[in-house]
Amino acid sequence: MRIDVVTIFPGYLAPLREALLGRAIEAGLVELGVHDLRDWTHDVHQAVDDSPYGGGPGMVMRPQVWGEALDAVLGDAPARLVVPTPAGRPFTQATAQAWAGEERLVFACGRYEGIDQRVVDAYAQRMPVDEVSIGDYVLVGGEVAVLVMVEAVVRLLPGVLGNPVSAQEDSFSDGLLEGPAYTRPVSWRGLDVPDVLRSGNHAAIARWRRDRALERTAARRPDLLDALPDHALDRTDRAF
Ligand SMILES: COc1cc(COC(=O)c2cn[nH]c2)cc(-c2cccnc2)c1
Repeated sequence: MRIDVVTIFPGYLAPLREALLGRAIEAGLVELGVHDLRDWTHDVHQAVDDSPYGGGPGMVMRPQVWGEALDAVLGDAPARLVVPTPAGRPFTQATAQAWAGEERLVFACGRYEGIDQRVVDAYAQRMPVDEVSIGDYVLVGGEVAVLVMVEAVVRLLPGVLGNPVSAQEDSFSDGLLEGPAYTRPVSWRGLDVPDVLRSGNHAAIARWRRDRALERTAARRPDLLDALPDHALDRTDRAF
């Protein structure tokens, strides 16, 4: 997979070259290109924004600069263009799974009040363009959202995670939140590991873990429970 990111703060994307993702890049599992939007400005001030038509607070990013940058970065190779924005469709594990199959992702990091809508509209005429949100809050720019999405996608690529099974058994893969996890010591600050986890009774352990996951999901994310298909919950599950 090739990933390109266009931003006015290339340094914000440096963490992508650290740790697990950095190793995936070194191993050639992922190619990463980070591009400074200002390289495509031609004025002495390197202006990337301008006042919004119709008035209102803040500034809007100029279409011409984005158009020259994206044309240069995209070239002729097909890609999916992703624009992180509070106004986007929710980015979920399903989105990450879907994008993990893409040959190429190009991320456009918006700042100010956003990017002139014609940039999305123009590129949507010739490629898939996704305006996506990583959550219901407003960031100053899309760079942090790109870090989140790239990590969620790249960890799913074959060869990136040490034990690939965990990508399948991810949180949300059965539609529930992960329950609590424990490791040694068996007693810590007066708190003990639940006996069932040390019982060796794998059926009981699986039941206990599912009960904890259902309990936590009902308490923290009832919306996920409501979204579960009927067949996903058996009779015992319905107690929650
Ligand atoms: C491309 O347009 C953008 C992008 C971003 C950065 O992304 C997020 O904030 C985000 C992404 N998922 N969740 C939040 C911020 C704005 C913005 C809008 C209004 C006021 N201030 C800033 C516009």
